[in-house]
Formats: sequence, C-alpha cells, structure tokens
Amino acid sequence: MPIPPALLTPDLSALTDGIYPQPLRQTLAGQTSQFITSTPPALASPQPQASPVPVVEKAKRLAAWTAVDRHVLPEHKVIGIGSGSTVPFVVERIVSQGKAVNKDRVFIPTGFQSKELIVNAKLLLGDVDQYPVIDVTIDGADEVDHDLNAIKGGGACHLREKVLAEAADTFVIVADYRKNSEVLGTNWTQGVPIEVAPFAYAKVLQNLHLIGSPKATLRMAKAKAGPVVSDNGNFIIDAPFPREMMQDPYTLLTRIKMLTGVVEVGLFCHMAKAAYFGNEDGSVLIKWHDGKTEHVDSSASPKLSQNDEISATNG
Ligand SMILES: O=C[C@H](O)[C@H](O)[C@H](O)COP(=O)(O)O
Repeated sequence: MPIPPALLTPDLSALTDGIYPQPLRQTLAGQTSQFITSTPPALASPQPQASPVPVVEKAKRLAAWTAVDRHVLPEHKVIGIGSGSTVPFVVERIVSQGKAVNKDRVFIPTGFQSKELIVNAKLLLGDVDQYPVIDVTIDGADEVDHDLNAIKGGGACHLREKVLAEAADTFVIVADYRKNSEVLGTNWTQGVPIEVAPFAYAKVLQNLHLIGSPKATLRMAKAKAGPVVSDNGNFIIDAPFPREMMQDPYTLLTRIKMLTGVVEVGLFCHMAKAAYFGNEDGSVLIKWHDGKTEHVDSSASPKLSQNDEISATNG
C-alpha cells in the first residue's frame, strides 16, 4: 500500500520551554498516518530530498490559515478542533499565534486524530463535557453546498464534530476547492455517512434502502477485517441518495435521523457561519451563511513561502 505523503509539521520549538504541561503519556508522534501530523523520526543521512507540496495541500493550508487569522482571535479561549487532513493546518496556524495567547486557551478535539494533534502541539486539551460552550470550532468537510450545508464523516468523526459545531458560537469550515459544490453529492459520491449502533446496522440498512438509498452499504475497514468502528464504538453506513433528495439536505437529515438505530447523520445543515475554500491559484473563496461571497486573491492571502516545500520523509 503506498504511504501517503507526510503532512507538514507545525514548528513547535517555541512551545517547549515548560509553559505547557508535558504530556502524561507517549503519543503517536513519529507514526505515519493519513491524518496525524507529528515530528518525523530522525533519519540517517543522506537527508531526504525536498519535493513540492501538491496543489491540493497548499489549498487546504491556505483555507485553514485564512480562517484561523479571521476567526481565532486573542479573546477566544475555548476552541474546537475538527478532524481530517485540512485540520492539521488549522493547528499549525494556531500554534504560530504564539505561546502567550495559547497558554490561556483550551482546545476541544472531535476525535482521536485531533486529540493527538492538540497533545503533540503541546496545547491544553479539554473535552466538551467540561466546556459545553465553545468560542469557535474550525473543521473540514467532504462537500459544501451553496447554502453552506455540508457532508461530513468521511473519516467517521461526524458525531463528535456535530456536537462541537453545535456547541460553538462560531462554526467555520475549511476545505480545498474540490469540496465547493452547488448540490451535495455532486463530487462526494460515496454517500451520506451515517453512524449507527452496531447491533442495529442491518435494520438501518434495510430502512435506508426503502427511503431512497438502495446502494447504502456498511463501511468496511481498509487494514482490518470487518467494518470501520468509530471513536464511539459504532459502525458507519455510507448512503448515496439521488440528486433530488440531496437538494433538500435538511429534510433528508430529519428522515434519516428518525430511523431507529441511527446515532448521527453526516449532514450539517444551517450550522456553518462561513466556509473557506483554498483555490489552485493561491486565492481563497469565502462563502458566508447569509449568501455573500468574498474572494481573497493570492496577493492578500497568507504567504506559504516558509513551508512551500515538504521533506519527502516518507518517501
Ligand atoms: O469524519 C471526518 C470529517 O468530517 C472530516 O472533516 C472530513 O472528512 C473532511 O476531511 P478532509 O479535510 O481530509 O477532506
């Protein structure tokens, strides 16, 4: 199986002087994962060659940095951190705001991956049961429509993600240009992620087939025999629906949620205040909840020069 390219690692050197409590346990730093950024292990010489960052990764980073610059302000003390491959860039930008501002903040994860990101960045970790009111949550998405409705759950994290989105005064989505759609299901064709109680999965599947998703299937794990199990111990079903049903995601959400055995649906309707899309040309498109759009051209968007190259440490 090809090893995915390493994601860029935040420069944490400024945060290691003892202001932050040391982790109580060893984390997964150094392991290769699609989602976890960590300091790579020391490599024997010769040093690996730098290779250009793929355009999509730059776009994710631009979206994440721009959103952090605008929404994670010094007065914000409780911050929700979403899941996925765009979110490491959110943490990277927050770390770059400096230890003075970060020492009074607590960060709430949406799952195992974001918990590792927070701990590895030596930021203070909290949980939503301690902090049910969050100043701002920033998260990725699998697809976002013209009304800022989103499909989420490609990484099976949407239950906790929805709780943190709801708990937040401000919920902001960050993504690359591929996620920007008119209608959900256009680019993200594998279906709406649905978290279900394991013992009820067959019944939920049957009911999903009946309400309009004949191809709904249980999500199977890639490097394990059997189904994907969420951070909450549940199964995930992916349910593709026809375009006419995806055009009204709120109605679809309520229908799916009514099925007994469903824990949460990866349709986020009327939740986001703004969605930031990094573009291939270095610009950022911002879609606001009131229908307005804003275009930050490449000359005004955050500069990526310092990290334009990525070490091919996994190569
Ligand atoms: O369960 C996973 C989440 O909903 C992610 O936020 C979503 O899949 C987007 O991930 P990425 O930023 O990797 O596209």
